[in-house]
Amino acid sequence: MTVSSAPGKVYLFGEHAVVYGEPAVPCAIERRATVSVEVRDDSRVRVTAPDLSLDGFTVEYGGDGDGRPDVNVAKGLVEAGIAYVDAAVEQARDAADAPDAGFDVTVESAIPLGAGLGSSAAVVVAGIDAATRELGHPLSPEELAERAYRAEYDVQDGQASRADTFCCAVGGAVRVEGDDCRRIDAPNLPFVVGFDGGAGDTGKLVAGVRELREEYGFAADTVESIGDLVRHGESVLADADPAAEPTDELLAELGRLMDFDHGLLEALGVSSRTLDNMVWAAREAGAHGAKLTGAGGGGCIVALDETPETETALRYTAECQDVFRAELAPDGVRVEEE
Ligand SMILES: Nc1ncnc2c1ncn2[C@@H]1O[C@H](COP(=O)(O)OP(=O)(O)O)[C@@H](O)[C@H]1O
Ligand SMILES: C[C@@](O)(CCOP(=O)(O)O)CC(=O)O
Ligand SMILES: [Mg+2]
Repeated sequence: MTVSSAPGKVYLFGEHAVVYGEPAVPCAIERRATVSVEVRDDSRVRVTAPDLSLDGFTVEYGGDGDGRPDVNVAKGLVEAGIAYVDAAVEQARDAADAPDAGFDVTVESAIPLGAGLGSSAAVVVAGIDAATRELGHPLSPEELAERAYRAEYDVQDGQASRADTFCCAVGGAVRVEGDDCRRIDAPNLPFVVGFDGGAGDTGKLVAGVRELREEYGFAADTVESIGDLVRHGESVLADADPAAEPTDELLAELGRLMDFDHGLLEALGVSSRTLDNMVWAAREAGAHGAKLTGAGGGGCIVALDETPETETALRYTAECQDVFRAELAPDGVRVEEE
């Protein structure tokens, strides 16, 4: 059996616009998905995913059956739930040139699903890593990132960037622009995450932005403005000392950019009342800045605050179900057991 883990992420800025070739800066966080894979002696795939909101089900599919999971819930729900694990298995088989390989897969994750913290990328990266190692064909973090990107691209109907998958494969803070992906030096920023207990559908939200952008020149300009904002943010980060505690000036400037980014994302229709309420609670508590993270629609916000004020305020905010500090994760994908 091989067990691999990979971190979730928050976006400092740049989500959505990154899908259209603008730069983005996601940061890996210390909340991980762990995937255990054991090769079977037939070509079936058995997936155990207790965190899926289908009440902890176990499915078995592939091989001689009709190819569909044998589980007693609506087909659409199952397909949405297993799509990423399925895509990871296909990528691993392809990478190892073992199209008939079967696996027992168990997914356990501390990253809420569909909440903008990149649970899909973490599951796909850790899954491909564990499965390819099991097949004796380990991949480099960069190869893994590329395979995981292809998996997300397929599941999201051709609407995905490399940002989540690269960040979670290599860890730390990264910048992604098209197929140019690299790690960057960044100080340890005081991220606070608020979670409304809900989720957004990444594919649908991305499709909504795409339609707006095609219909209105000013929506296309909004996407470009996010890119300009990210470029400005990168120059601010480049001037900071990554080894030192972040200065007040740095936090104030990054926070202002986060606020601005949230406004632009809101204009693109991907925020929600609960996300907005959490953003405002954080700002009123004195956070340097706050924004939604990831696809939006529901899920998480990220704020910058080195004091306990934002955490306390979010704890007393009706819309907020969970709040935690998110430390930057220096490690990307990691083998836990081989
Ligand atoms: N713990 C898990 N077990 C099984 N599948 C998971 C798990 N976490 C995430 N996934 C997969 O990722 C999907 C959520 O990804 P997505 O909508 O992109 O949201 P996000 O990446 O923001 O969390 C789930 O529907 C599921 O297919
Ligand atoms: C909206 C987007 O920029 C980020 C999606 O992040 P998440 O899956 O919501 O964690 C889509 C993408 O980059 O593929
Ligand atoms: Mg995702």
